[in-house]
Amino acid sequence: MAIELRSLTKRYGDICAVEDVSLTVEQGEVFGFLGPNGAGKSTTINILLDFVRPTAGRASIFGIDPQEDPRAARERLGVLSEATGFYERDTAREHLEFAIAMKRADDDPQVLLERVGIADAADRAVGGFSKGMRQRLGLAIALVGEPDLIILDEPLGGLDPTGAQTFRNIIREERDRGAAVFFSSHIMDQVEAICDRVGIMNDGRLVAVDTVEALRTTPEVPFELSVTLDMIPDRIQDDLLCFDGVEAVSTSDGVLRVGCADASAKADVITHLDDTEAAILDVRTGEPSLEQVFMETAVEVPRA
Ligand SMILES: Nc1ncnc2c1ncn2[C@@H]1O[C@H](COP(=O)(O)OP(=O)(O)OP(=O)(O)O)[C@@H](O)[C@H]1O
Repeated sequence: MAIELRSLTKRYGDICAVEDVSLTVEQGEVFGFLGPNGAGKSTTINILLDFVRPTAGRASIFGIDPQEDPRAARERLGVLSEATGFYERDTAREHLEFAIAMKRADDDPQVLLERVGIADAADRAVGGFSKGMRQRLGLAIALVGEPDLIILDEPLGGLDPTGAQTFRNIIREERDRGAAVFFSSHIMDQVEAICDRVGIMNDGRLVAVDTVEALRTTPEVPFELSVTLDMIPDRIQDDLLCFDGVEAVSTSDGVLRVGCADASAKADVITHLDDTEAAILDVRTGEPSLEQVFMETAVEVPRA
């Protein structure tokens, strides 16, 4: 197991930044750690990095408690975090050479810089780097020594679309090499494409953990059914609104749009339409985005 969190809790005075979070991330898995600002993502990551000590519970990396043996934990890890600091006068290459020496690794700095797309700036001082270039250098540093676990705190922030694509490709390559990747984000649509599983944090609590696919099909998440008919039957809107799980009905240009609260409502709607005088020409289901799942989960879960 790459990461194990057991009933992890961190309080700052009255604020519970992380509340009773339990979670495992397996070797070779890409895990997206999602949630709005202030949800507790960075605090959880900082506990894994031993920058912050938990109030209760336990965190471990490959069975190592970072509090007990931070050095052993660090040896297995590559990290890009808010706390990744740079020496403004040193070049990108010098930063990498230092990171490689610290890890006693044998990477070629040039290869890493090429991978993250800043080889052209290898010999420039980091003081003149943009936010995106710093992110790229931070990722290159995180990749040093082929770590078994890569932890990335908001890696996609500050990147242009090409940069985000480069990061996603690298995350996939690292997973294919067998590494686990744990990364936080509050930008849902950047996460959907690359995660094996996601965990959603809200207000310090882990409110959902599953595959993106499974979260999309959670019964609570509303989705829209679009049915094209050769005619719109009389009173169909009122009829459908009587069904359990049907939340909204609208029509335009021969297409009936039905907002369903769950999957079973979908079958009821189709069966009913089939019994009317109208002929069904086409049926489409709008899959809920992870953003919708996130909003629903974040809004609906009551506070303990
Ligand atoms: N050192 C600290 N002292 C007091 N409160 C803190 C401290 N660090 C974090 N918090 C509080 O803990 C909560 C969780 O913060 P955290 O930074 O972990 O959230 P986050 O999900 O990473 O948010 P963001 O996406 O904005 O980085 C917030 O209410 C924050 O104000």
